[in-house]
Amino acid sequence: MTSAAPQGLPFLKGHGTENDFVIIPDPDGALDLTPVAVARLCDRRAGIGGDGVLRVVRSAKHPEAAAMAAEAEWFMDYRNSDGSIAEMCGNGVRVFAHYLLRAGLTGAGDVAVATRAGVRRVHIDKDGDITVDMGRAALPAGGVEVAVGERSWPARNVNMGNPHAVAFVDDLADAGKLLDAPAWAPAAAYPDGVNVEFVVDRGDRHVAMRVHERGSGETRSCGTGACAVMVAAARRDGRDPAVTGRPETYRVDLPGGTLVITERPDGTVEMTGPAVIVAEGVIDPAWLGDGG
Ligand SMILES: N[C@@H](CCC[C@H](N)C(=O)O)C(=O)O
Repeated sequence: MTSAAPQGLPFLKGHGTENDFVIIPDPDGALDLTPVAVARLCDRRAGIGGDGVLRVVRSAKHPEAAAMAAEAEWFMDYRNSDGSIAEMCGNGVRVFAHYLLRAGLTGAGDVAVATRAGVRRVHIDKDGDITVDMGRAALPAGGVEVAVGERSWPARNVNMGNPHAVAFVDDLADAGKLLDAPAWAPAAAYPDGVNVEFVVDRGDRHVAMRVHERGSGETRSCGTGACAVMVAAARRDGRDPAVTGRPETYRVDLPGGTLVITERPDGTVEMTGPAVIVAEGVIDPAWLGDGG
């Protein structure tokens, strides 16, 4: 007896320090991936489950990426699990590069990936770790504050292509269960919402964090968040590579693993961490509905 080849929409499932993604290869940009379809894919009970979706599209085939096509053949169309769009995803870009290598769409070594925050250069090590040039952190002036329930903390506004508020706390448990998005003030600091990081010290150039992500809730890791935390911690510690001419490296522990973040004297921030692909299969287009 022979079984017919499965029909449907190909997908893979992967994670970077347990920030997990549904990967949808769509080289020609043929899919109309609606917010409802993204939320359905990311549903952990009724769907595949994930903190977000990484759609793999040829830059030339996507209106938001066509201008980057000469520099980066592939565009990471990142979506949060609630279906919203984000500019950038640090763990996602490592998993995306890992997928390109596995699919034979790039060779080992260096690959450029187009994102809504611009082109990111990625290096895939022989040992499997992936290093990404995450660009420069922007540190908008003016204090911000974040709050969970009755508690509030001063925070540092850091933009890594996407918005972050970094709060240093006494204990990671102080942020509670983080079932809802933390409040922030002033409202105008983050007109499109914000990712909020809670940080404690673990040692010299060593911190640990939790994150509540815009559009995804509390996740086990956030790459852009870890970069924002590193820069906020370095400035708090009186370290600025642009002033000293020396790079600074911090270890950032997250619930799902560890990322190593370096800020260089030219201001660029480099993130190193793992990327894993755990499964591959096909989605029933009838189940996905109008997103497939
Ligand atoms: N988990 C990501 C960040 C994903 C986007 C974020 N939720 C946003 O809306 O900005 C990372 O690893 O950076």
